[in-house]
Amino acid sequence: MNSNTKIYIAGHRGMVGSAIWRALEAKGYSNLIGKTSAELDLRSQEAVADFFFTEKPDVVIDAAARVGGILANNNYPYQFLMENMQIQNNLIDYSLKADVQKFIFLGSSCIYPKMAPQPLKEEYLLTGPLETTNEWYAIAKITGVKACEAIRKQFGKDYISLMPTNLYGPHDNFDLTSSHVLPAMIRKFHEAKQLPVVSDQLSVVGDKKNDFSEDLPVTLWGSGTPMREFLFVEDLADAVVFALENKFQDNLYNVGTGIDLTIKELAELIQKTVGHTGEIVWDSSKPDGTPRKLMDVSKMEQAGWKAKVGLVEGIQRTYQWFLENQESFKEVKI
Ligand SMILES: NC(=O)c1ccc[n+]([C@@H]2O[C@H](COP(=O)([O-])OP(=O)(O)OC[C@H]3O[C@@H](n4cnc5c(N)ncnc54)[C@H](OP(=O)(O)O)[C@@H]3O)[C@@H](O)[C@H]2O)c1
Ligand SMILES: C[C@@H]1O[C@H](OP(=O)(O)OP(=O)(O)OC[C@H]2O[C@@H](n3cnc4c(=O)[nH]c(N)nc43)[C@H](O)[C@@H]2O)[C@@H](O)[C@H](O)[C@@H]1O
Repeated sequence: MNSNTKIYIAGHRGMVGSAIWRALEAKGYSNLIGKTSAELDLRSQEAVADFFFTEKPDVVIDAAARVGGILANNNYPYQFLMENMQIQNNLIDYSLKADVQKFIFLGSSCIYPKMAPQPLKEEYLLTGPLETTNEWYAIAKITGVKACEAIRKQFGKDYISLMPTNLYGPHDNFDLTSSHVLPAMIRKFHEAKQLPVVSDQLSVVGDKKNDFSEDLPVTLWGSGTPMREFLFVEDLADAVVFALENKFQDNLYNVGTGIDLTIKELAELIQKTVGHTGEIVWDSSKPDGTPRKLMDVSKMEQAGWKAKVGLVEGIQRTYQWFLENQESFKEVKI
């Protein structure tokens, strides 16, 4: 691996792909390739074949997928199963056919059984039934993990799978129906804060209205009792670069912080960061999903990598990014 290694980052404009691109550039890699979905639809086997035989990358990092939160996964099972299998299978198969030396596949912690012991170890894969709200996406990701494992076994190629926990950070998806919980909470609490009110009835003292009313209530999904682990996306990008520059002994590695909290605790942390003062309403008609999916991150730690950015700092940096990009933040419509 050197600065001229030709690295194709599939999904290079996404939250994860763009973070990986920034991390690689910062480390001096100058031969990076990216294609938007309009330029190269990875669901098309013919287009992917043509791309690989033309570009012949040395390394492929797969950060392209149809991605969404619990509601999107639950409402669009076919797309989350089929499109993700098409994308990853084309990338993996044509990487093999074009003799790509290293392939890094990104899965998700939802590949593990719903009621597996916590924290989740890599060997728990396929030992029990999946969470129903995202089993479609999980089955697609599991086939990607197994395809890379088969290539390691049969062809001896350095194809590995990283299983990140829930990710968040700059360039996240802030669409309130398709996003994950953390960006959704940032936007909901921010938009519920009452703007300074200037009218003949009210005078504005500083930047706060002085009618002493609270901010608007915020409605969140489920019960607030499930637990989730959150990894700042720049930490994940750092883990991907680490995996690129090191030869791992195995095919599957969890990537996370090893720390989780309840959705209610997350809401209170984000409410405080955003400065919202008002009621939180829990909409029990929305699904809770997996009760917990804390990852055992000891395998990556033994390989030499550990997360650095804590949740409080990560949320502050994400909110700052949201404030600076309110005009252009991404809303991925499913
Ligand atoms: N976000 C999380 O919490 C999380 C957690 C664990 C794992 N992951 C994994 O991390 C990876 C990236 O996730 P993300 O959060 O960065 O998602 P994202 O922001 O939605 O980015 C997804 C990327 O995939 C590309 N893409 C989607 N369909 C495509 C198609 N048919 N052809 C070509 N490109 C296509 C998009 O390209 P365009 O922008 O050009 O349309 C986009 O850049 C995925 O593999 C996901 O499973 C994410
Ligand atoms: C990493 C991703 O994890 C995903 O599961 P998962 O963490 O439940 O996905 P999230 O959508 O992040 O939901 C996490 C928890 O937050 C609750 N929640 C509360 N308020 C909200 C809200 O306003 N928006 C959202 N989105 N959730 C909210 C939600 O009910 C669930 O219990 C999988 O569906 C994906 O496929 C992927 O694996």
